[in-house]
Amino acid sequence: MTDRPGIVITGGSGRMGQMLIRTVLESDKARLVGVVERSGHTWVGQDIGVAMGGAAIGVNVTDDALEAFSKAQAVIDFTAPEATLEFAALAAQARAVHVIGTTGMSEAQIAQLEPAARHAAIVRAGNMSLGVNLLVQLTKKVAAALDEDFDIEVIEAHHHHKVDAPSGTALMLGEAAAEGRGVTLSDVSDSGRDGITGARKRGDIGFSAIRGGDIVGEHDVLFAAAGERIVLRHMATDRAIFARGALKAALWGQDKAPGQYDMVDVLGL
Ligand SMILES: NC(=O)C1=CN([C@@H]2O[C@H](COP(=O)(O)OP(=O)(O)OC[C@H]3O[C@@H](n4cnc5c(N)ncnc54)[C@H](OP(=O)(O)O)[C@@H]3O)[C@@H](O)[C@H]2O)C=CC1
Ligand SMILES: O=C(O)C1=N[C@H](C(=O)O)C[C@H](O)C1
Repeated sequence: MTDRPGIVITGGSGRMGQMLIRTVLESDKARLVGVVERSGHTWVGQDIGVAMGGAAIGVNVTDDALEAFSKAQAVIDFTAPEATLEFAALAAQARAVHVIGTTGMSEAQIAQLEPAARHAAIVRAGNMSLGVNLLVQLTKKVAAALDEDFDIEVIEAHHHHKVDAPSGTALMLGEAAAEGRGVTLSDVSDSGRDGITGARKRGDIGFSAIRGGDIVGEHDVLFAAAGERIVLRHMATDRAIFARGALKAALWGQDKAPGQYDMVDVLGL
């Protein structure tokens, strides 16, 4: 027997899924007890080590999420919004900590996590890295120190496979800027400018998205005024930073009461 928490990874064949599997396998604080993929995926039934091109490790990929979750203490889930909602209900049923890295969830979808959070701890963040979560704190501080003479723009760049915009991180940074300024983001958010948009509205928080190649994730928060600019920047060059943060969240969540948490809670920022 071991007291290392057992972890299940959902979306195991994905970019983050594979990174998470490697991170858990390399850790001496957790064990990989399951990998979930959707029904019909070619990896279902295969040993995950073999599916990833290596030696067998004795964990088969399954499409039965509830069965996998019932053997685990935590589920790490970087998939897609509809899948994450299903996994939240199942993780709650299994009383497993649910770490959610999935982005692109609507406000209505986020609200649907609440029933699950009554039964198990959920840790959700659009970015699980230490660096970005520090940048969120810095953004809040800088926005609080400056007035609306400084236009705030969040600029993000990601690989060409990314399906959602603005990125989850950009939204975290926008929320932090709005909070620092004492406004509600939805009242001042301006994204997707195209055509004759009119002049920029004072006090708006703008979002721009670049998609190309294999960019892992880059975020700038620009504070632009007459005669000067401040730029706060984070550049991710390796998805391991997100996986390490997610594993930290899964371990942190082990003794936490049911409820919703984020990486600021996990990192104590
Ligand atoms: N919070 C953070 O720190 C980070 C968050 N992310 C977010 O993580 C998510 C995944 O990113 P990434 O790994 O690049 O994406 P991928 O497309 O590479 O992987 C997504 C995985 O989820 C699976 N999946 C998608 N929909 C479903 C479904 N309905 N049911 C079951 N499985 C499903 C996919 O399976 P299939 O191939 O069969 O569709 C695939 O295995 C995104 O939302 C991204 O923004 C990414 C990096 C960091
Ligand atoms: O899809 C990605 O790749 C990433 N998604 C997250 C986001 O939407 O901010 C985090 C990171 O930037 C990579």
